[in-house]
Amino acid sequence: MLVYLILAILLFVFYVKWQHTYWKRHGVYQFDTDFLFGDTKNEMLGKSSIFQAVRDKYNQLKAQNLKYGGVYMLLKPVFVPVDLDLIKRIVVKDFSYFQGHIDNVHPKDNLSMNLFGLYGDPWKKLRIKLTPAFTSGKMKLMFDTLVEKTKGLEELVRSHIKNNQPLDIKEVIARFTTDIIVSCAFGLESNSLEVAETEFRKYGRKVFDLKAWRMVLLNSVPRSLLTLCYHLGFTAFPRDVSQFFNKTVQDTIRYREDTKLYRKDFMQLLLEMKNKENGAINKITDEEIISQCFVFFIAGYETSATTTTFVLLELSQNQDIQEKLRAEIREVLEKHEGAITYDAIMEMTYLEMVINETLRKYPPVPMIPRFCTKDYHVPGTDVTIKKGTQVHIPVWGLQTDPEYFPNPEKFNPENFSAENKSKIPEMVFIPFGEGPRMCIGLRFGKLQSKVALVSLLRNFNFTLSEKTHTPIEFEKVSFILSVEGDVWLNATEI
Ligand code: HEM
Repeated sequence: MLVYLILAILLFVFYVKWQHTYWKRHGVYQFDTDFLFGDTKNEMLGKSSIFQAVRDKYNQLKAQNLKYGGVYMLLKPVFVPVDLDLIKRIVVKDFSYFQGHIDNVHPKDNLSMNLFGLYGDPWKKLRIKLTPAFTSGKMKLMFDTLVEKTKGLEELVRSHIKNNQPLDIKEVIARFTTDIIVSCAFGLESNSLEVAETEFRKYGRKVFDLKAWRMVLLNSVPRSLLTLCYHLGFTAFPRDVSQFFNKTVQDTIRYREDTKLYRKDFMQLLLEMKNKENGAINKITDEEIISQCFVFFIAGYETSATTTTFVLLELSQNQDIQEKLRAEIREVLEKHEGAITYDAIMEMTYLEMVINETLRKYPPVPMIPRFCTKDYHVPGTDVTIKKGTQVHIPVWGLQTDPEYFPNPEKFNPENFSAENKSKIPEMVFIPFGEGPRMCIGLRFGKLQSKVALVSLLRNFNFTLSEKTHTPIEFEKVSFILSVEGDVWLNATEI
């Protein structure tokens, strides 16, 4: 018995060591690995952020003048491109070889079958159906809802000022974007700005309160093992989260159909697609509506909230930039009789620069996953990226590379002045991705942040509270880049 056990252990050790030579065997540079953990020991143990690991690897590859390299998430080989031309090939020119984000969707878990998770034909068909819901015309249609929510946002800030308390701005903004996304995607009122602990806040937080084991399972185990897990009842998100979103959307569909209620929101657009005649190219099913509402929620509220939080954090520490932005906001609003309108927001060029600089320094999606759907020969090399291989586009590394931004840690909106922006090489600034899979919610995401900032900065001045832990650290286990812990700011009415 003991002999078999020793043999099994030896075999396992041999397999792990052999698997960690995958990139070497395929002619791709790799780093020294830790047994079992590969390149992500600290990340898997929850000691450091996986995003930081990919950024570090980008820097190390770049320092050696390499165009790409290979890393391991546990035993899973991940290809990391550094060269801008190669990145452009992967996400744009040779997109047909890299159609997926990540290979972890499964029909047994309907929430996973969303636009972000699907690939190949099902993704293409769905993307065509959903694109019309995100045009600038549709954004204008929903704009009033965004502005309506600023009243609650301002009231919440005022209540803190009245009580002489600093604000946890991360939480305040998350409540604002939750109210917006719930109203626009689900056609419901979540009232998160008025009531601190609503169902949507509770489950929204739960989606992002990712446990390390779930992250490992979704990102690091082979597809065959993951499929087995789905058959054994595993779901990408906690079961109660899945039940909540399924029931909420189903109830909403039924209510809207029974009452024939019309609202200017994504749900209305989805219901109109559902009611297309059979065989219509953009007809959509109830199941598809549920998974898409879910992805709009998770992709839409936290990304914008984290962006707005980082803007306010930086402005609190850079009063000159805050003043300059406030001056622009006031000047433009004055021309529009004090009203926050879509056109007024579009006129605010400095606001756009501040948001871009924030997305550069703190990209909410610091590495974009791409998954090889067909063997790909890397041009000019003997290397083939095999079908099924995970690729990580190192967004954060690119956007903080001193070659492209000479003083990358300095918060400098001038990086995005008309003159400087035109000098940024293609594929360097890609917070929303690029190519056919580029973020579908780009306009909506930016709009949410802009409306929040205009409403806040025209009324209040923000400074950093001593309660905020500085220098800030980033969440270790998370889908997106966000500050670890609370972000406390002092607000004063002006
Ligand atoms: C600041 C805000 C946001 C950022 C930084 C962001 C970033 C991203 C990135 C990097 C991707 C992957 C792109 C690629 O693979 O090339 C993505 C995809 C996606 N985003 Fe966003 N996003 C934001 C807001 C939103 C909003 C508001 C929504 C919806 C209401 C949304 C919905 C989606 C969806 C559905 C996808 C998958 C698209 C596809 O695979 O076809 N995002 N986003």
